[in-house]
Amino acid sequence: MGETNIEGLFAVFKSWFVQTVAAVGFLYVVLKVCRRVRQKSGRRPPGPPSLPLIGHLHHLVFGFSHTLAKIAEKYGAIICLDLGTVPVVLVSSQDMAREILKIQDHIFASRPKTLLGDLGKGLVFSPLNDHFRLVRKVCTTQLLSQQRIDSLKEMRRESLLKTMWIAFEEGHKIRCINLIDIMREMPMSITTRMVIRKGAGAHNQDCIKIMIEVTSSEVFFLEDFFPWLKLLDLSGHIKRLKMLGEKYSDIMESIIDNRLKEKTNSKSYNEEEFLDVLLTTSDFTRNQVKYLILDIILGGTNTNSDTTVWAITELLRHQSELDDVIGKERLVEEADLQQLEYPQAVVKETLRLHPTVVFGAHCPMEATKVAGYDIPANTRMIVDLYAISRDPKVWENCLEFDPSRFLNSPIDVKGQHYEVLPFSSGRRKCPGMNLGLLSVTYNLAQLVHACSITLPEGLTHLDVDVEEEFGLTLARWNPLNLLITRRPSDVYHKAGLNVIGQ
Ligand code: HEM
Repeated sequence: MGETNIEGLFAVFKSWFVQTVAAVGFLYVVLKVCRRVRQKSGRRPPGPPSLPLIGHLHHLVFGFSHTLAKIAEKYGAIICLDLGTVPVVLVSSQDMAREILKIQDHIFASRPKTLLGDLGKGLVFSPLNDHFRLVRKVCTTQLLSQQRIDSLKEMRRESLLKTMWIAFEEGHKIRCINLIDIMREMPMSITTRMVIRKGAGAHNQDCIKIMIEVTSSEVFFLEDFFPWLKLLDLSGHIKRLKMLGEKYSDIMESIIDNRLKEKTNSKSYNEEEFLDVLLTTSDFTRNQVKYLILDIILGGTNTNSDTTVWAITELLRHQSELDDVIGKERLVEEADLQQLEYPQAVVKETLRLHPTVVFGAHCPMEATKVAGYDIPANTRMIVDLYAISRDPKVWENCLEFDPSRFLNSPIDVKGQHYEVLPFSSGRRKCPGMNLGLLSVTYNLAQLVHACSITLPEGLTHLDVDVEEEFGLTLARWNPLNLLITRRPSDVYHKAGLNVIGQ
């Protein structure tokens, strides 16, 4: 009886095994044929030899930006990699970036379809169409206009000082604090308040929780490279993203309903809120409003905090000169920043060496050519912003943190100089660039100037590492534990603030 069972099982296993091998073999042949046909249909950018089935996916397993740099060194500034069954063209020089983001921007400004993109029906993942144009216009003229940025100055100041106070409380007890933790919370709540409204209370908190879940989500899904895997959802990613989307959607429904009730009932209703602007723009559906808000909060959060943390990381590894520039008699205010060339140079150099958005993901609307190579419509194009700003052919001592490169230099990071593109360029350039630059420079100048920041006892600047973690943004891999205390100074009183540890 037992033997019969084992034989039965063995027979089942054998037939399953044979079927699987046959299916994999068949798939391999089909993919090879497809690839031949594709290659015959045009001149494809070069790339290293690929493996059966997975193509070049193995190159992305460990520290892939460095692997990509090595591939580009050998094959050139435009390469094609087969990630699973999906060909991806990667460009990594300033000339290629100019070609994609300026000369052919009208063709390349669309987005490829990805799993994460299914979450967003707002701006970030929108293809290049009339809806995209309208959303961009509303964002740049309403939400992220200079006037609105200025009007929220006090909120940014209040939030930063509150964050510093949390650090001072710990510092007063001689306890270190992980800078990443406190910096991440701040822009998340500022951007949420900026788009949804100060005082939406519990709903804001729920919204923030979802955002944290989304930002800590993976960005590389096997299903993006083997689209047929979507049918099976073996990893459970599709189900999880769907659930996250539904949770977020429910919270936003309540926020929008409350807002509309206020509109009919209350005198306190204020049309100035961004949510109101969107709700009164008849061209948007509720879903579009919800997902645009998601994009803005996601776009404005980790980019901001991670850049600030990288800047502090680099300053800890080098001598800070801020005191000489600002003086010690008062707190830094946003109005000072224009005159503070050194902090601005520190931020630019940080964005060059640690661009928090590593890749610009684009997609041509029609077939075209780049550097003589054929690029079929809908090809996934990646502009490697990280590699471009570390290009040794362009930047002397490219891996060295040296803010003086940007002192008295015409080179800026705002998308006009293709050798450093932390906000990208063209139609898909970051719409939050001005707010991002202002917030990071202000955070940095204030932290360095008003706080005494030291490493935990026993550590020196040589212990500060720059290990990176690639996720939605390029973050520090390790925590940055620091002892942050207030400076022995009366600047806090002068600024009208009560201070811990007096
Ligand atoms: C240091 C801060 C920031 C950096 C380094 C940064 C960088 C970038 C980059 C490189 C892109 C992609 C461009 C491309 O695909 O070619 C982008 C897109 C975007 N960013 Fe930012 N960003 C920052 C801050 C912000 C802020 C503060 C907001 C909003 C409050 C924001 C909202 C967005 C949005 C909505 C997009 C998508 C635009 C589109 O697809 O058309 N970002 N950002």
